[in-house]
Amino acid sequence: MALQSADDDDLMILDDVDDQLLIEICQAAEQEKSPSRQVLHILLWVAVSKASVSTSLENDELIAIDFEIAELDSQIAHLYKQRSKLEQRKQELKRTLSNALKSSVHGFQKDAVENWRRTDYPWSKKVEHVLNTVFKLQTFRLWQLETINVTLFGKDCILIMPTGGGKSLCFQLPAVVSEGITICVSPLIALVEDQIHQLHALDIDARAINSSTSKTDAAAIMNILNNPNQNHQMKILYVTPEKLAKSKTMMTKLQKLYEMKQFARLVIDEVHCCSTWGHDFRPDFKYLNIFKRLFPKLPLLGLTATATTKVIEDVKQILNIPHCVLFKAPFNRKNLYYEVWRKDSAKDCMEDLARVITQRFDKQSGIVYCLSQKDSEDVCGYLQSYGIKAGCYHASLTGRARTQVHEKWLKNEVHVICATIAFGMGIDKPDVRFVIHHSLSKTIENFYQESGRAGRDDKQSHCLLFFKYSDVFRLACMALAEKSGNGLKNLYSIVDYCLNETRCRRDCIAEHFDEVFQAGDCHKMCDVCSRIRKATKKNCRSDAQIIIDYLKNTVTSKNRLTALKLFEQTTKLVSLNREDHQRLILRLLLDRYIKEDFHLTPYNSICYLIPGPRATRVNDLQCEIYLDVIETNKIATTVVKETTTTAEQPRKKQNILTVPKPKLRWVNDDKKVVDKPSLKRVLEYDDTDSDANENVAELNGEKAVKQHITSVITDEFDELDFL
Ligand SMILES: Nc1ncnc2c1ncn2[C@@H]1O[C@H](COP(=O)(O)OP(=O)(O)OP(=O)(O)O)[C@@H](O)[C@H]1O
Repeated sequence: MALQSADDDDLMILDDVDDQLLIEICQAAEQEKSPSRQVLHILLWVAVSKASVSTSLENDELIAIDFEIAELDSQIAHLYKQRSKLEQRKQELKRTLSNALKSSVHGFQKDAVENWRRTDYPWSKKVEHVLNTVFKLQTFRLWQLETINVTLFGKDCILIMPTGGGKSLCFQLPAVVSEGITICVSPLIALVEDQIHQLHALDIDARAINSSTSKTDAAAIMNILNNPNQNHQMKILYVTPEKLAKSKTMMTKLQKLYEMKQFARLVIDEVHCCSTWGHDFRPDFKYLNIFKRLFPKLPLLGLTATATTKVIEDVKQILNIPHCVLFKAPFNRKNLYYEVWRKDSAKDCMEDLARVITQRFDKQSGIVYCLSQKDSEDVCGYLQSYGIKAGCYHASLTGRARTQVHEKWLKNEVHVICATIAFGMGIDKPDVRFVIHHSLSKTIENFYQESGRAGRDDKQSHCLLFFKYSDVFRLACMALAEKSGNGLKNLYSIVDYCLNETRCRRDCIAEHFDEVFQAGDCHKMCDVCSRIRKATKKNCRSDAQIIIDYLKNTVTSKNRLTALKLFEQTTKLVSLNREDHQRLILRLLLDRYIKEDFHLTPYNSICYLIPGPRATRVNDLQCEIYLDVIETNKIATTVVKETTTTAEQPRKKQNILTVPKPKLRWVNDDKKVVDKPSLKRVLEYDDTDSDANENVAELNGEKAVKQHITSVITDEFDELDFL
């Protein structure tokens, strides 16, 4: 570019004006006291042209970046598509592998299995005799004989059998048949007491050593362990993992027992607790890894009701039993009807709960599992106000109160037990017609185990889960402090199970346990399979974008959003109904478009929501975010026949509404009238009234945050029962 000077006698070429030239011009201007018009002109021109050059450079760069971002976005979209294809393929492969595994059990291992089924072992006659005369049973159930033979043979074994399948017999019978003492590691004192009680009734000498054992009893047990060859009858000694982990004396005694060939076998109940991948990892179980090293010839027998393939592989490695024999009973309980009811508020849930019990399960035996002790008391009170014979059970009640309510329930004087998870292990009532989860379980394993307490008599029974948005965040705060570090992952698996409306519930459970299940085999025994109007998958990308944009624009370091606030504040912006709106937020959370932002203080922990790592993806029109949607909530209410399964019934509002309003009579088990404020509290109980409550796990004391959370979990879940 050329510039004519003001005097028309000087021509400057400015195309290549660079900083150096500019400096020189400035210096020239400085030397002249009053710079000539020409110099000033040039300076001005250079400045303007420099500025415009630099602006256009930035503009260019901005455009280039935009292009680059767009390109990256499309690459990311492509990668996500590829990822979802791979996910699909992964599922297919998992199924194929699982099928192969199944056929290997029934093919390659078939001979081995047949072998373990034999009844001509040296011990077989005695086994049969003890079964009939001591245990007063006629035949073995699936995998019982095989497990007994394996352990009597001296091999290591893991048995996975659904709750109520009959695992106890698999070690109690060999304990009676074998010489020496069987040590059974069990984390649950209440269950151990129950088993000892039952064994004493069968005239089998079983004892326990744990924190509640008296000094005299402990001394007597130690004496037997000191002199194992002396005449004694003790066949089974129950110990807690902590006892083994912490007591050197105990280990020395076991060493002696082993050397004298009086250590019959080590049984590990709830063996999945060894693995951090399990739903219930307990650090003291890890200590059990030394047993195989210290006592290489000692047969190990691990028992569990629920464990995925990954957990079992981990357990084998931890316990040093890579070649153990594995028996796995099918997870499927054909007589159980699984269903999920979506609930908006706790109040709603209470009402429907009372109504469904009076309408469907009048005077029948059942369990309502609640998240906290307070919830179990509230629910119990509410049911009682409906005239339902309900009792409450949780770890803070006295042992006497618990036994009382349990016994009344066994005698059908109390129909419904409203309980925390403290109630369950060792519960052996055959005619439990329903198990209702008033709140979400922590994991699919827990849900499966708890709901599995229904229908032990093989008659049709119901497993109903109330799914509430707020429960997810209540549990998320607790899951955060799980020792295994897998708490949130496990929680989200069950949330996924609840969000599902298009796939057979059994199929979902089967996949979780790495089993293959043909949905047709469900025989309409879940709400999804029996639903007349099927749910469809709806792409909710635009609503997802609205929610995520709202989060992006609203969340700052000072302004945070809880899940409830996000829901409330976006209600008018999205096109979905309340339930689906909440479910979409959860879907986005599970798929990491949104993520949690936990804030821990010494007194509480709050789960806020913020955009997740995949948040920008919703801007891509190609992005697909699917939600299972049922078109109307009033589905098929008029079509369901009395004989059909009950999947549609929760939505029979008109039916439910015909039930009379609850009488406001409120008595607890001791016939004590509960104070009015608490009655009022329960009647007004609604999880929309405080978003803090929704997410806050109340803590006490001033210890470190983690410890506090752990203590909350201990309180909330009554893990005190686990010793
Ligand atoms: N072979 C059998 N024949 C008949 N009844 C049996 C047999 N084996 C076990 N049972 C009964 O089945 C019931 C459940 O057994 P058990 O308590 O051992 O189950 P479990 O698998 O340990 O369940 P959980 O996981 O809930 O503890 C008991 O009442 C037991 O007496």
